Amino acid sequence: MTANHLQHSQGIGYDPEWFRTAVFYEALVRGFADSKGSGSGDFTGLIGKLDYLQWLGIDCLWIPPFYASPLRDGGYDISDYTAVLPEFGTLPEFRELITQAHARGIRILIDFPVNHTSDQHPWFQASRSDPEGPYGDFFVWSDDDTKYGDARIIFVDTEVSNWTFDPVRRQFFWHRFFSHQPDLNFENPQVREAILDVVRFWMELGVDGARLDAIPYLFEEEGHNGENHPKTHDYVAEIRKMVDEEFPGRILLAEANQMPHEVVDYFGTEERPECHMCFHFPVMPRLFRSLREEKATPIIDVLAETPPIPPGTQWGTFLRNHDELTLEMVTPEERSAMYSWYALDPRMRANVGIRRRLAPLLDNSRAEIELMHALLLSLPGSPYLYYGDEIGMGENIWLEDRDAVRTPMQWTPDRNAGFSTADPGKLYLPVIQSLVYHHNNVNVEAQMAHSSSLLHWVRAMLHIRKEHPVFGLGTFEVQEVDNDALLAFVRELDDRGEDVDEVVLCVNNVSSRPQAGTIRLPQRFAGASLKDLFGGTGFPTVGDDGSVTLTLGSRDFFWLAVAVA
Ligand SMILES: OC[C@H]1O[C@H](O[C@H]2O[C@H](CO)[C@@H](O)[C@H](O)[C@H]2O)[C@H](O)[C@@H](O)[C@@H]1O
Ligand SMILES: [Ca+2]
Repeated sequence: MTANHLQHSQGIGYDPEWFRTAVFYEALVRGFADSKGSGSGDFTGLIGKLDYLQWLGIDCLWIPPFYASPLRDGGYDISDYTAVLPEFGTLPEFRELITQAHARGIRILIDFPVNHTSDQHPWFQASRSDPEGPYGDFFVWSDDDTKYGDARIIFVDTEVSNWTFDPVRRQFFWHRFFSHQPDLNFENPQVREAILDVVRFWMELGVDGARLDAIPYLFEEEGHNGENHPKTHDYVAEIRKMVDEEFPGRILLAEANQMPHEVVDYFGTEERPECHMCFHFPVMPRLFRSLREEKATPIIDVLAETPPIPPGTQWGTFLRNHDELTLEMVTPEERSAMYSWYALDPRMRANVGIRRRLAPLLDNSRAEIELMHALLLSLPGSPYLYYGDEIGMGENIWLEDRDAVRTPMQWTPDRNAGFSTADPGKLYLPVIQSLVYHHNNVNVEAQMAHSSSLLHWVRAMLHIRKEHPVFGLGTFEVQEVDNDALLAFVRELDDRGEDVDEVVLCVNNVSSRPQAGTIRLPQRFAGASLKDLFGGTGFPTVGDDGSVTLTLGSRDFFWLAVAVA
């Protein structure tokens, strides 16, 4: 065991299942806190905010790319996989971030775009100028732009083809995303080895896991759509094998924006595991749809379509992140309904999705924001929060692309929202100026100062969730209700010999009106008493026939401890 391994396990303790009950928080280094007055956030600024994240109740910090990059795609265009972006700080400062986070019991999940590099990466520069050289075969080159025609274009707002002509090599190169992001050639064993070495590099430094960005797109083949190719799964399993052997306890998270039956393949099997976690993309838009249709059916249906996952794995769930609210995994009818509810202004749209933040999507309705968080925190999976959503930050649709949702974190009502001491004109993006979401109104300092703020509410919810491992580890069973505005489900954790067995009944009213409904629970719950998880208030006892009738206010929810008679 190396010094780094030892330090890692001492700081936060070895727990191979930590991610199954964790709460994750995504913070952009660039957007969180600027310690140097440069106008851009940095590692030292982020370190300075770890106490805040610990207070909030975060278990793991997900940091999107911070590597050397021309920043034409928010850092997902890497020009050196083992260097950090100088404006964010130095490698020792990054190491300090890990140390300081671990000291506070917070793990670090890094982001790892493996499918492609920046066109400024030396591998690509060498590949285009020296086709016969050591990097000549590192990218996907072709004499024409007709191959792999079954692969869809993902960034439809900017790209017209997945091929771009390179005037230096005088060939076309393949790219699933921006034309400045050439895809690596994973058929080349040297590429596969180089990427494994990069994962090793960061895990040696002590990070706790890696989000595998855009993972479905690694391999392409004629006649195949270039998504979820069997060779891609073989390679993910290879990465996992290396991690298990060399860095036990560290995790891999798949960012696979795919249908439920396809995304589960990224968990692999018990015999040949792939990722510990996968984002559940399809459930997210159904939460938003349920709210507007005022019916629980979209959520119930998508979860029914979700196959079981292997033991010891976990879904990653989210409401918002640094990208657009993606609508790739919904039907055309659902997509146009979502646009009509949530993106009436065309500037709110990006590619196949909506570039808005949580609070404005929900018209700043406190009841809707609370209900969506309650669902996120009680449905199966480990939740991922997006920085600023805990205080109800707004977006700026007049900025380009997904920058709309990447503006500086609002800490105080002061200049630059307390994010930076720089001249406001020097900020990497302007702070939000809109009437409702201006930092005069929406900031951490003010919300910390009053106990009924959204911030305090989110914090209280995270702490309740932490006290009840059933939300991370328990089974999930939808219950029959005679009112389709109500979503009722039972989370249940069997006695694992650790005195943690627990049953919780969650009832959610997705309608804008008060609703009553009779929930039909399994007969074994007949006569059970129900007690509110927050205040301990007693609720009606479950009847002898297993049914219980409850009334909920508009967008209300209950988390009820079930004590079997
Ligand atoms: O590196 C390219 C992109 O990779 C991720 O993309 C994902 O987001 C896309 C929407 O913005 C989505 O359509 C795609 O399926 C995903 O792989 C990353 O999160 C993006 O920020 C990045 O541009
Ligand atoms: Ca590829």
